[in-house]
Amino acid sequence: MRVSLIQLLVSDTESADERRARAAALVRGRAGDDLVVLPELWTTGAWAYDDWQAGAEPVDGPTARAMSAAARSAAVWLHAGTVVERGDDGSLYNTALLFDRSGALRRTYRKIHRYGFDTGEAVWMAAGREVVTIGTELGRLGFATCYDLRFPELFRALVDAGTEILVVPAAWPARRREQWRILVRARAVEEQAVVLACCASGSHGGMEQAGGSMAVDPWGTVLAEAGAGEEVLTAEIDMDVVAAIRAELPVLQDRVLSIPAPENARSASAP
Ligand SMILES: O=C(O)CCC(=O)C(=O)O
Repeated sequence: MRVSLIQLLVSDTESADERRARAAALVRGRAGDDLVVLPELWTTGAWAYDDWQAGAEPVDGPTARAMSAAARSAAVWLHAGTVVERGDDGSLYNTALLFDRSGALRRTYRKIHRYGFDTGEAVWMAAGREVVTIGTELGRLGFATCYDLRFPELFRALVDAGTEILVVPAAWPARRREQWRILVRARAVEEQAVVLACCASGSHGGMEQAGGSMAVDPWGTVLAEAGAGEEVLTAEIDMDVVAAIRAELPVLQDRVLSIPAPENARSASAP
């Protein structure tokens, strides 16, 4: 399987329309790949909170239309990163869009863990509630977005649902680049899965994003890793490695699901 991670530059100086056109052209240029991935919130920018209301769109909005056409033109599976979705309930969601080779929208995933503590997503967006996977001829894809990387229980749920390829769009901050590298590889090793982690590059909204997109195999081997700037990172992935490592090191079978919680777990009065 050949994959490309489009590590798009997201800056304050380019409009969402301009970036959408540029991203579509980059996707169209990936004919011959099997799967192409874009970063998190690359239309509005993940750190430009003030633009989210104006830039919000439904799942069949301008980004979806442009990405559907680009996926069809290149005949690739396209994980188009995430958009600020305005849901039917009026809430905003950080929503991933997956298109098949014909350009059909096959899955959406609303980010479950919202980043920001007392600002950003945590304040302005609603949380997704659904663990999402999809079977494809490439293998079963599982969805997670950026901050989700810090929550291994989501990844275990994805693997319990049969995931072999974890796709993680992100807009990770540059100053935590080493944490990104560790977490991406850790998820690959512990879930014995391929991880395709596509981060935005450049600065906007006062935040420098990490770049450093990675394709990692289930051994934790980094098959390809981007630098800090805009780049199309391409990797050849041998999907047989997933079944091979799960047979050779069957750690997922050794889980103990009945470990009792300590008596003082989460107790406010615990010393
Ligand atoms: O967890 C982090 O350090 C960054 C998360 C983040 O930037 C995001 O989810 O948008």
